[in-house]
Amino acid sequence: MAEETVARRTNSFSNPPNYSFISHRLNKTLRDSNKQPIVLVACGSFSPVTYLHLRMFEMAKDFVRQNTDFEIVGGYLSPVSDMYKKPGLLNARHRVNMCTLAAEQTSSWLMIDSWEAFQSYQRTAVVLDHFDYEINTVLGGVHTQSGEHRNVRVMLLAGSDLISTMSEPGVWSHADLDHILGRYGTFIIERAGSGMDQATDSLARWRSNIYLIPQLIQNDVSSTKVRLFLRRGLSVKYLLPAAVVEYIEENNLYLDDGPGTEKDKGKDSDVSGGSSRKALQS
Ligand SMILES: Nc1ncnc2c1ncn2[C@@H]1O[C@H](COP(=O)(O)OP(=O)(O)OP(=O)(O)O)[C@@H](O)[C@H]1O
Ligand SMILES: O=C(O)c1ccc[n+]([C@@H]2O[C@H](COP(=O)([O-])O)[C@@H](O)[C@H]2O)c1
Repeated sequence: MAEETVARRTNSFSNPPNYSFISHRLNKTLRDSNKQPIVLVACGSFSPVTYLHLRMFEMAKDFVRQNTDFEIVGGYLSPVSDMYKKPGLLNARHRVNMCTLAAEQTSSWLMIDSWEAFQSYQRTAVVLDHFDYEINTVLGGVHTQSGEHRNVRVMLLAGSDLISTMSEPGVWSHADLDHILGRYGTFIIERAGSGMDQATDSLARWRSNIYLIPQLIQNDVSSTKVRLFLRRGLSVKYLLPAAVVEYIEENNLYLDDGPGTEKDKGKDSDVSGGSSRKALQS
């Protein structure tokens, strides 16, 4: 293991108050001892979480089963910290609640980790290190049916729009890209409007750790569009899990044009589905 990683592990993990790592749906026994256990981690705003976010995990599951020697033992959504300051980012408590409702009510294997949500902004490389630490160091990894220990490989699950930002100057550090793609690896879900080739051209040196998953049913639901619909009083039913729609209604979320919303940034009429990422605050 790289010394840099050890340094991160021992020095940089500060947990939010009352935090504990959730692992109730982690499969601790590998079904097939010939396979490498992996955990999928999707980092993002999830403001709000949509069926497309959840669907990414199902697509990855099918892809993994059909094309790889991996076995998925768990899947996590990791909502970003409020300090990310992206337009339309609702406070972390609501985003975590909505993701939790979505996972608990629509899935048998997805979990929400609130470690990055409830503290200062954490880079994705550090978030993946945190998962690696919790799953392999604290929980001790997983076991085969005959009791052999196996370390779990943490892998990033992302849409092609997010991965294409990895080629944009000033957004990700080279060391972090090397850490994320070299040490962990990623599954990339094709996203309408963001080409896969364009997303990965400059990441060729890590090609063997990058798995591209085509979108077989075109669907460009985005959180931006959902927020826009809500502000205009339009229905978002069947775009999000019913429990999330109810939560949004009960808490009167996404109704106003408060500071930091798309309108302020000139994005109110933008329903193209793209994300507006900038170099980050740490
Ligand atoms: N329709 C989609 N197809 C493929 N990937 C998606 C889709 N929607 C979201 N993702 C991916 O999910 C992750 C988290 O996304 P995020 O929370 O930014 O959602 P978003 O819909 O892009 O949000 P926003 O519209 O607020 O920018 C990212 O990796 C993103 O690429
Ligand atoms: O670690 C980085 O340098 C980095 C640079 C750009 C984006 N990210 C992460 O990518 C995610 C982007 O989410 P979103 O909503 O902008 O699609 C979010 O979890 C960010 O923390 C991370």
